[in-house]
Amino acid sequence: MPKFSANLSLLYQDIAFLDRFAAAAKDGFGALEYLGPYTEPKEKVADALKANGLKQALFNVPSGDWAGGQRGIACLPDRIAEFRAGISLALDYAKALACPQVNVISGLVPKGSDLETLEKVLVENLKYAVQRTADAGVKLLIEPINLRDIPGFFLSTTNHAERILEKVASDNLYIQYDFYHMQIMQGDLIPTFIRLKDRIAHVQIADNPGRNEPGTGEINYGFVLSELDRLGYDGWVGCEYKPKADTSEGLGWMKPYRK
Ligand SMILES: O=C(O)[C@H](O)C(=O)CO
Ligand SMILES: [Mg+2]
Repeated sequence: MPKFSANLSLLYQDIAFLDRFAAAAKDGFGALEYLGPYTEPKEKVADALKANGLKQALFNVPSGDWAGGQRGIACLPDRIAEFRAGISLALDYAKALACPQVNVISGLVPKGSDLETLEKVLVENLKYAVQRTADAGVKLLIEPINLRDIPGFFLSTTNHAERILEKVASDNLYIQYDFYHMQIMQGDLIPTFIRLKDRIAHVQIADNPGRNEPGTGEINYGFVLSELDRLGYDGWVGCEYKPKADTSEGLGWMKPYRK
């Protein structure tokens, strides 16, 4: 049976961040994930998790000025010090929240930049980060993201992610496999999952087009979720979609998976 994690950066947007914890628990989620917990003191977030009987499934390492349009800094040559300082902050929160994994958002390709240089920066940053996270017992993840939603994103395919994994050469670096992004970029969702299964530490779901609830588009999530079970995936399934209307009312798709 899949275990679902509520992505609070897209679900329950009509209520305050910390109030989303109780709403997710009430709706049957067992864990939470989001872009970052950094606007709240870690103790407060830890208390809110505990009070609602929730686990922390994942969050991103600091990824630049998100509201200002930045989409990660890990490949940017002029942000290396900031990226590395962000790993310390992410690990502080991971420890306080007992979070077993953190995700790195690679960044946008700056106009006119040399892709090989960006790749080198990303690989060196990941080599640094993966050692720090391994020492702390936390997995490090990278996520390919589709180029329609984020034009110019540096890491957009699983082939590229595999190449980065090979270059970093650490058994603590994994892929975050977002079915929505990969449907847009590649299709062939389950065969790719099977091929990369041992290197995938977290999956996320949303339907296409629209990035709405499973069942609203072209992805057969009945099949996808039963395959995850059959293949022995025992991680969280991150519900990272934009609810068509009210989050709780739109959870009908989850009923067959609730005990
Ligand atoms: O948008 C996504 O798919 C991510 O998982 C994320 O954390 C930010 O882009
Ligand atoms: Mg995602």
